[in-house]
Amino acid sequence: MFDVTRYATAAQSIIDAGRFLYDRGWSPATSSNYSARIDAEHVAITVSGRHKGQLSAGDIMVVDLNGRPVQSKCKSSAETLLHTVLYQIFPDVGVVLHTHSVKATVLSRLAAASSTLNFEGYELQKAFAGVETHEGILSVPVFDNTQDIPALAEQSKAWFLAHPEQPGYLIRGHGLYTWGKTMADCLRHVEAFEFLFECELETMRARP
Ligand SMILES: CSC[C@@H](O)[C@@H](O)C(=O)COP(=O)(O)O
Ligand SMILES: [Zn+2]
Repeated sequence: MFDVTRYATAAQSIIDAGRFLYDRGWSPATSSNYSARIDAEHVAITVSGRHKGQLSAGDIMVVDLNGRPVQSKCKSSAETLLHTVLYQIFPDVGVVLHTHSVKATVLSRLAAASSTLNFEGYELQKAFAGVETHEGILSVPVFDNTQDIPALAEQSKAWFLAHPEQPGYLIRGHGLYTWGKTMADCLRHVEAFEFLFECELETMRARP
């Protein structure tokens, strides 16, 4: 079983993140889903279909690392497996955030089929945990959108097992997944990705 105090802390961090991400326009309406690790076997995650800018305690539930509900009759996020697979493969991951911003959606639709977007030469790459120079390459795979979430979970698992240092991915026409050790780290990653996506779109506009 899980520690109730740790659950309450995780749930409150998700509620606060939802307000922030909704206010920035990155989680419109009932889009997006968020999770925070409680312990080695349990994760607090948003209930499916809830408005992410108006979350309260009843909109957060617990699942195990296989995505099965624990002590709840609610339906967890339709994309629960995209979260739990990351907690399974990366014991250090404490938070996963999925957002639906306009820029992530548009950039992912412009990317070529089966492509990876490479960001290099941006000072802001240093906002990602462990990155100390603009000279590295931040690689963001773009997976095709699908309603087959178990298949997408397997696809993302295989890619990130091969590229464990990369902090996120796009789903075409859909949105961003990113993660971090803490909520602060993960929110910083969302914000940094949004900046990089905007820079790429502006660069494309300037050089058609
Ligand atoms: C509003 S449609 C978006 C959903 O299909 C999905 O992509 C999403 O992000 C939210 O689903 P949810 O089941 O609430 O976690
Ligand atoms: Zn989504």
